[in-house]
Amino acid sequence: MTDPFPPHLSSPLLSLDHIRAVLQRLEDTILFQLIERAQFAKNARMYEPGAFKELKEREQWDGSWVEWFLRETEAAHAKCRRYESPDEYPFTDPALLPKPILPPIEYPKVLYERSVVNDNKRIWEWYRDEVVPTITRRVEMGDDGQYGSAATRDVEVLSALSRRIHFGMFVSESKFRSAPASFIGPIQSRDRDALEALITKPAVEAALLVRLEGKAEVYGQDLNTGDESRRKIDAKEVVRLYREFVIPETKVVEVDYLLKRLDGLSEADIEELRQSRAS
Ligand SMILES: O=C(O)C(=O)C[C@]1(C(=O)O)C=C[C@@H](O)C=C1
Repeated sequence: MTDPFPPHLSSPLLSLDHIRAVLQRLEDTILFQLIERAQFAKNARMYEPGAFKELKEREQWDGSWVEWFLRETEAAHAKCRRYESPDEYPFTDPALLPKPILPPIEYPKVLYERSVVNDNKRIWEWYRDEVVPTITRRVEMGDDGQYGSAATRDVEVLSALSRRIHFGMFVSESKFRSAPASFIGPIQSRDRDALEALITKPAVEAALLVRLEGKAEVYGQDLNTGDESRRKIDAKEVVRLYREFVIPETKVVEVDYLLKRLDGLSEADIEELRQSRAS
């Protein structure tokens, strides 16, 4: 099998400038969605499987309230072919989702299909266990009963985080195509550390965290009163969430993607890739 997306077929979608512009815009989306969720209480029972007996009785659903709401939302989005798009992945098991009603769109083939990863299980667990308790700490009540409003925000934050983290695949494809020869050895020897070193750009990460803190300081203030005690979100916490999970997890996706980047290619195909130059 020949690599269907050889490096000489460069796509503007794979320019690092374009990809980083998308990641930057997603910072705003994620920040606004986090602020939206942070106005409601933690509502721990929303995340406990079986805590809503109505779901068991009326929907035959054993999972949590938020997972059920994800499935309901994602079912509508699946009908609109959202998950046909190479940058959108559902949290719900695709086997439980309906088929699109709209006819398929021909997306430009930029990712190597055998390499695509779905990291949503890890994103969900981290969001439930780390993000929700962190951003709702300012709300005095532990449970405000706003299960519909809070779950609506959860679904929005989760889908923005998922899109951001899965964008790591585009970053990887771009980096791989710009220098296949440097990646082939570590891919073949399954060397995660070497691959991580190749994709890591400390200056980009540092600039991101500074920019993000600035945005969170500005967007999170209460402009109506100027009262610091009424901040909507703690900027340092947002930075910590990015530093400790969002960026590292994007890199996990990048490395997982790369590890499968040569699957199905013959020795001759790989040799051709090794010899190829970035366009
Ligand atoms: O911009 C890149 O080059 C990326 O790989 C993305 C990203 C990020 O998650 O923001 C991840 C790893 C790099 O060290 C820098 C930034």
